[in-house]
Amino acid sequence: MADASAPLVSVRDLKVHFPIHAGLLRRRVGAVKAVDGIGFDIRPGETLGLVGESGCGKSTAGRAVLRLLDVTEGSIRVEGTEIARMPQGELRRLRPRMQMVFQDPQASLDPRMTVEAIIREPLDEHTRLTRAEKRERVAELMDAVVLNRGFATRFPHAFSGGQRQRIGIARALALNPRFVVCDEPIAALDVSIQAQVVNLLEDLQERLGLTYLFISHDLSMVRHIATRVAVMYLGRIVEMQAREGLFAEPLHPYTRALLSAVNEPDPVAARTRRRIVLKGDVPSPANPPRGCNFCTRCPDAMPVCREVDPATLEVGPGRWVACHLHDPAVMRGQPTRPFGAEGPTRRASPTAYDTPARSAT
Ligand SMILES: Nc1ncnc2c1ncn2[C@@H]1O[C@H](COP(=O)(O)OP(=O)(O)OP(=O)(O)O)[C@@H](O)[C@H]1O
Repeated sequence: MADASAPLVSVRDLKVHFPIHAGLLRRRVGAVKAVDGIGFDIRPGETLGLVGESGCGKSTAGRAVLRLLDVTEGSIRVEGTEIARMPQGELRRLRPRMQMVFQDPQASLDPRMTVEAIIREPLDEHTRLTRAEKRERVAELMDAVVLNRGFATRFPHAFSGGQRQRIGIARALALNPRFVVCDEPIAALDVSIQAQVVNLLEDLQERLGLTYLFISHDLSMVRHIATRVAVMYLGRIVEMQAREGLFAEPLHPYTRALLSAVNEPDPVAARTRRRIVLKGDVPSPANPPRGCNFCTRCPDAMPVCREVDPATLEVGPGRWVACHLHDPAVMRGQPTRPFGAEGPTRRASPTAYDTPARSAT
């Protein structure tokens, strides 16, 4: 029998490096390390929020997990199947199980196709349903995303941004996927309708048992929707915790800086909140700093931070934060070691990696 608590998606040591070519012969002279060794699990029905500043590698990670991009290294298992190096022909068979909702509904919908044709496209490609069955399925999907069935013959330009995103969501759900990557699904929408689309995504998750990777730079939205949160900086995950732990007691200096810039709904907490302004710019992913890649901007950085082996900082099962300042062994000047069963020194959170699906509301 399938283990209900087994991860639906399991990513290990994932790297996506884009080659940089130069010169007359277009020789390879380096690489943009957009994703540089990340790992996480997502359990069925769970939402993992992936946050970080623009350019930190969130979209590249999301696309790579669905194999919309080729990966440089690492493992991606979806429902137990290794897909990291699977040929496109074989991947096609798995496409119905994993889908993506894109940031810009305007750009992701073909303006020459009617809503019905857009939502029907995956059914045409992957199923042998009859015309009537497809029409019925499209109508069901329009109901599911709360779009009037009567709009099926209209074109995308006739809709508002929020309605266009609903069309994109209906298309993503056409083949009954289990796993959906939502890449900044509300970033291009008016603030007034962002909450409606997020509520719709939550509602669909509950009704259809969906599992989400929810990519966003908006921490307040992630706080609302995610069960667990992974924070990315310069191609790496620097911290991953259950949502409550991350927002109540962020461990990594980068997470603390990001959270210090978010509006605090609790007025008492807001009064004591100290804004942390990070110095300098984000380094180039083509030339990341030596040691801990946050050390050039970290308010807590120490000389040892330049020496640490980045591989020993990798966040993954049993390790919550990629900062050796939490590791007493390093601070005593001893060799680094990953956190073991004892967890981080400041706060052991055994549920951080093992949160059961949707226990938190
Ligand atoms: N095809 C590509 N070729 C070269 N570099 C790329 C490519 N795609 C992305 N990058 C670079 O990889 C890094 C990560 O980009 P990515 O779009 O994944 O970040 P992001 O966190 O999603 O940012 P945003 O929210 O602005 O989209 C950036 O430096 C970007 O310029």
